[in-house]
Amino acid sequence: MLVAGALKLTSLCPAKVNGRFTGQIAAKLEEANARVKRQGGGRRPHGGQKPPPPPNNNIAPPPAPENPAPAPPVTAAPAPTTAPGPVTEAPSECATASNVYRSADGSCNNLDNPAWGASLAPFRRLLPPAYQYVNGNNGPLLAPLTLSGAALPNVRQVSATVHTPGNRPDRSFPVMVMQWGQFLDHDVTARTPVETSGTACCSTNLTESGAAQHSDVSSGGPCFPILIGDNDRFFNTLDSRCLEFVRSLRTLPDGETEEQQVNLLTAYIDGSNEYGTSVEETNDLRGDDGLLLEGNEGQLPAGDDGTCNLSGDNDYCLKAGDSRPNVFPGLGALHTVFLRQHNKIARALKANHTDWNNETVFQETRKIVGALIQHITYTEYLPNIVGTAAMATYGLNSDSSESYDTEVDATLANVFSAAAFRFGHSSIPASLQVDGANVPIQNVFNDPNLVLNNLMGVVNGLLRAPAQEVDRWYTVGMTNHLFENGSRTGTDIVSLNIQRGRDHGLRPYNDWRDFCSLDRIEDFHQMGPDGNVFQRVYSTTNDIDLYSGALSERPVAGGSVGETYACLLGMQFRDLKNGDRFWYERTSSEGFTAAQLTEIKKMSLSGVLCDAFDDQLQIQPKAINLAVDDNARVGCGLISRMNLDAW
Ligand code: HEM
Ligand SMILES: [Ca+2]
Repeated sequence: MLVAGALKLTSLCPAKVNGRFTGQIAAKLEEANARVKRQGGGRRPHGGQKPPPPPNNNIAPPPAPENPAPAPPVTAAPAPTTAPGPVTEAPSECATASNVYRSADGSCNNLDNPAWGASLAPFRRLLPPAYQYVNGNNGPLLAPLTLSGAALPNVRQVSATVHTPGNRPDRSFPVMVMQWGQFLDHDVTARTPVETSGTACCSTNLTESGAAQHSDVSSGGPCFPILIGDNDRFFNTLDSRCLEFVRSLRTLPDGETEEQQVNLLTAYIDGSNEYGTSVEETNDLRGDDGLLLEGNEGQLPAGDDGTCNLSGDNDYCLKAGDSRPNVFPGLGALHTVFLRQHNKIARALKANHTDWNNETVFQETRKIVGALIQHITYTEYLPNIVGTAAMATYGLNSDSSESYDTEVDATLANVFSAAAFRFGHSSIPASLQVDGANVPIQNVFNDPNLVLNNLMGVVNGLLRAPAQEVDRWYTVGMTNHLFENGSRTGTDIVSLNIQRGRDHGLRPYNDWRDFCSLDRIEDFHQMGPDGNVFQRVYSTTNDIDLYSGALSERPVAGGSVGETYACLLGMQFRDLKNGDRFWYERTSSEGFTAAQLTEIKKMSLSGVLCDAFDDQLQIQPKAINLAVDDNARVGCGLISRMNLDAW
């Protein structure tokens, strides 16, 4: 069913909502969408006052002094981030909130602030946005904040100059590290674009020369397409010289003066990618006896997200709790593996407790699966991403004491979704290894064929082939051929990411370094050998887009990302832990008994994978690391598992 005709996804956004949202969610989205349209795409800041006169070209004011930078990322933990402003919904809503199970949409996790981290909550701002107020609208950031005149460099030009093709296989991590990142990402964040009434943004034959911006940019409309220069080495033959881009939906949170983009998902790491983010969605995925519905045996059920392309006669499009399981086979594979984990646990619990009804079996299982995703994320994934120092600084290591703090708002930060957690796009390899063959990634986007027909081949490839290093180099599969369906019909993930940052008004790289108490980059040479390529596109270091600048930093010790992303990711994962009333290590009634927690901690991603394939794998114990040295592959018999008799 279409969402009351109000939200229609166009082009390439993976967060398809057609046919997905009903009831309250649809109504809220419709309201936000209608408001953006009514206001010509944006609402003035500061309670409807006209924005302050433009210091140069209508630019948003610099960070307000009341937003102090946190302490340095690796020396002292910044204070927990608490959301300003009033409580958005009456706490009485939470009168019946469970202290055993999470709600479907994440509401009432925080009993004082029920909307924190819930589906459809606006993202949080760690720094004020830098919109460009074109005609009073929250226009995207177009010009430097520090200089008058010149526009920011075209994002495709930044992509083609800075994020050139490169093949730098990682020496520590298999593709699984990338795949876990995307799976986790789809548990915590998805934005939605503004409706465009079905008209493609690139239909007006735009070129980069002259006053080249789509007319929506000054009128505050949804289109903000990416223009392609004549000298582009790949897309220069396109008629319209333009890549589709629709701005994200914005809403004005109660009591605030700046519009924010909206997160469709529950911020909490709660398995919403398996279970959906509303009761309706969850019910749609459920079967009898606490089970999740399967399509073919042991496979995800069928559902059309509107983007999937079928290549096999008996194939069907996959459905999961998040709308994007078809995007990449490795992702569909992890969704399937966790579907199997759910059903395996549910069957075991039902066998042990024949008196439990469907609801109890389902919720107990969901609770365990959410805990497994948290456990794998914090013990196996994050240390390899943010490094040992940030793990300690932000309190991300396993805890024996209670870390829950009702003052901590787990709602995702805008900068996390629109830039920082997109670092993973750099680790995507040029091809997916399946049964020894290398399949170019552009051949498998949006096609569930491999998931449905060779799940084990996909998983073995994720475990064995190296990921790419997180750095400024990209595979052309992502920068020229993303979602390609015919010659030169694809798009560029880097251009999308940088343009998205500007769409959301994210401040430039140096402001975020400041925020993280890191030195500003005053001179391109401070960026080491990479400084040259940045200098070719940016006139000053203060203009550098966060996405690009932070990606090219040297990785922190033991991690994959540089110091700026280690700070921004560390802070978010701290809040996702300390602000989650259902954090799996809690000793209160929201958590598990000591015996149950001991069992959960015996599990690992390799354990979940072994379960999914009836122990028919040769697998390294640490599935997110390559099988080298003390992590050599073993039979599943040697991989520890939990014992559900503790329930
Ligand atoms: C083959 C793998 C992947 C593909 C094809 C893919 C594709 C995309 C696309 C097309 C977008 C939307 C861009 C936009 O219009 O703003 C996106 C967003 C995003 N991606 Fe990926 N991605 C992949 C893997 C990853 C990985 C490994 C991570 C993290 C480790 C990641 C994190 C994100 C995040 C955080 C967003 C923003 C989500 C939102 O809030 O809407 N992605 N991705
Ligand atoms: Ca979630």
